[in-house]
Amino acid sequence: MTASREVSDVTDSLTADTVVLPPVVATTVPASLDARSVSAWFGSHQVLSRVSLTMPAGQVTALIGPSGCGKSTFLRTLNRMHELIPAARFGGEVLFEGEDIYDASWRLTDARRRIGMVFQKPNPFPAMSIYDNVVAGLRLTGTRASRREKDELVEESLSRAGLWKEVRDRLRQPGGALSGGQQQRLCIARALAVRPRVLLMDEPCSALDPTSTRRVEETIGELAGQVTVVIVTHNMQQAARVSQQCAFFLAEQGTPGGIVEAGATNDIFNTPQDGRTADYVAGRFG
Ligand SMILES: Nc1ncnc2c1ncn2[C@@H]1O[C@H](COP(=O)(O)OP(=O)(O)OP(=O)(O)O)[C@@H](O)[C@H]1O
Repeated sequence: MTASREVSDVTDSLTADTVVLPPVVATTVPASLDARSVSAWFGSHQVLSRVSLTMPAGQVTALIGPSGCGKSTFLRTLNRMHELIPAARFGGEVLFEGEDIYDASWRLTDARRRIGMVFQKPNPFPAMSIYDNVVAGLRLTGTRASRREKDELVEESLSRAGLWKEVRDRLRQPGGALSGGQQQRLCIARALAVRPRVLLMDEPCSALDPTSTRRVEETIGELAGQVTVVIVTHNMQQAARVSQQCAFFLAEQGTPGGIVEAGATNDIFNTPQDGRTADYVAGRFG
């Protein structure tokens, strides 16, 4: 799926609902996510079977595993992006601070606002100014804010994304004029503008050079504690550097994906309990 399609998927799916911006204090209160027995299908193809994972508030949880084992699909079930794909089905529960986001009392916009997402390729609106790119995060989730609130939010969000000092003097320049790494941090700022309590990141550095990757990793480190982060990565060193907890996914021949082992990142890398985890983290397959 292309990055621009992902953005229009989000826009197209929204209703005209308008919600009030949560108070600033929400920025400092990360939320826990608890996936319980999550299954997912594309048509008749089951890609996840009964996956359970607790993602503690304020921690970074890395999802690792070989290509095609369902990591991105699992990530997309965590803020109801999965259901945007035609013929996609979901089973199970995703508890946000104990409340099931699939419950009828939760609107799609509630899930998107509280649980933000950053994609693999930086996807700012290239012709839109840096300022408007950040503010676009509000529109994408139907959030209304005054001009003054927007000014404050732009500075707050760019600062949290580690970009403010680099762009404060050129907020009216197009987002597309930034480097790839800056564009990805702009997308992080756009996601942060609605003050989510969880941030999902789908291989956020795979399109970036090593220096930009390090900068985004620093940003993730700075966000930890303020927001719960769940990140899909193929880069084992990155998982080791940024996460406190790791979940190893695997889809064995013809079977849906599931978690082989999850736990403290240090344990997964140094004392894995399952031989398949040991082989994967040692680079023997995948
Ligand atoms: N939109 C879709 N329609 C149909 N099948 C899909 C779709 N997206 C993913 N799949 C299938 O679901 C399975 C899991 O894919 P997913 O992208 O979740 O795995 P992944 O572990 O994130 O892989 P990668 O590391 O390569 O991104 C794969 O068999 C994939 O082909």
